Amino acid sequence: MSNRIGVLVMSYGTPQSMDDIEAYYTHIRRGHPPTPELLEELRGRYEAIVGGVFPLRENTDRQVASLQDKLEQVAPGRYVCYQGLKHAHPLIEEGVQTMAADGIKQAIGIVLAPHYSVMSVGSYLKRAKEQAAEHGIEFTGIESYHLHPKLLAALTERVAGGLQKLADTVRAERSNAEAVRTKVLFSAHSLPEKIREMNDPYEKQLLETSEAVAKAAGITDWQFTWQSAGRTREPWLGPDILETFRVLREEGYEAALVAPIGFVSDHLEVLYDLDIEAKTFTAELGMSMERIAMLNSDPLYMETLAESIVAATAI
Ligand SMILES: CC1=C(CCC(=O)O)c2cc3nc(cc4[nH]c(cc5[nH]c(cc1n2)c(C)c5CCC(=O)O)c(CCC(=O)O)c4C)C(CCC(=O)O)=C3C
Ligand SMILES: [Fe+2]
Repeated sequence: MSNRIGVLVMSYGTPQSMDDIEAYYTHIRRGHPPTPELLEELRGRYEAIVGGVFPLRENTDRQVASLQDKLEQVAPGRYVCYQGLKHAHPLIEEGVQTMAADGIKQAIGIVLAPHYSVMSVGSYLKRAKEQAAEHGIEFTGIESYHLHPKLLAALTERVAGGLQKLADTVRAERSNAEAVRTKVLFSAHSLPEKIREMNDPYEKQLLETSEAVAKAAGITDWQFTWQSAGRTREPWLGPDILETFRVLREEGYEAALVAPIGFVSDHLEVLYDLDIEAKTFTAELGMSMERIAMLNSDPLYMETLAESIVAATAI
């Protein structure tokens, strides 16, 4: 029996190795193996971004370790962190089992994604809650922290830094640097359109974060767009970021800063979908493009998580 509070830190998960991609993809597809074409396509994207360890694995490991350090500073000896991944080991259920084996009786769950959707955070929390119940662990889940002042401060800092980087790029790439029209694009992972019928808060929360960061950074010319839609036949939320770039170019924009606020780590959707795919696309359109640095283990992000946990477990 332990008096410490277990903190289940949840993230999407990424393959352990190139050989593990098929099993990982099969898990995402709820047990249905991908076609050889889909598998090759995903393998190709990982090959373009992975040099040794898969970046999301390294980043999640570091985030969990940094959060543990932060919690030790705030409340020494009170919390102990466990990792639980949606589609890779240690799975969410395995994280809860380890807690149970350590004698944890009370746990709090938090997801390394600031915005709630029943299809994202909701499904992480559901799995954690069910497993905790099986082990007699009292479990509370944190649904979102998309307007936490420290999260907003960390993102605002990054948008300011990103605009400077973009200005350097524009000066290097174009002779009319002073006259270039620039758009700030906030983005997040698309979801199937059917979430709209479920009254899901995902879109509203993403717009709230975008608006708050734009305001704090003093940006008036911005918009929100989706990215990384799934490869299924059902309709996904749009417009997709590539379509948005095309329209912006038609409207006379020559530069864009992408702020993928729905993600917190360097991983596939950022390192491939934005840095390779979107970058190639904007270059072909003749637009200058940069993206903000991801939060990863940023101290303000770690404080956001720690403060959300402390508030949710106040005595
Ligand atoms: C909302 C959301 C987030 C953000 C919130 C959160 O973080 O939870 C997110 C993050 C991520 N998604 C990731 C990877 C993938 N997601 C896929 C597929 C899907 N994502 C979905 C949703 C989301 N995904 C959905 C509805 C599907 C369709 C299948 C299904 O209904 O579940 C596929 C299959 C192939 C493809 O479609 O591309 C892959 C490989 C990685 C890891 C990257 C890495 O390894 O570096 C991360 C962080
Ligand atoms: Fe995904």
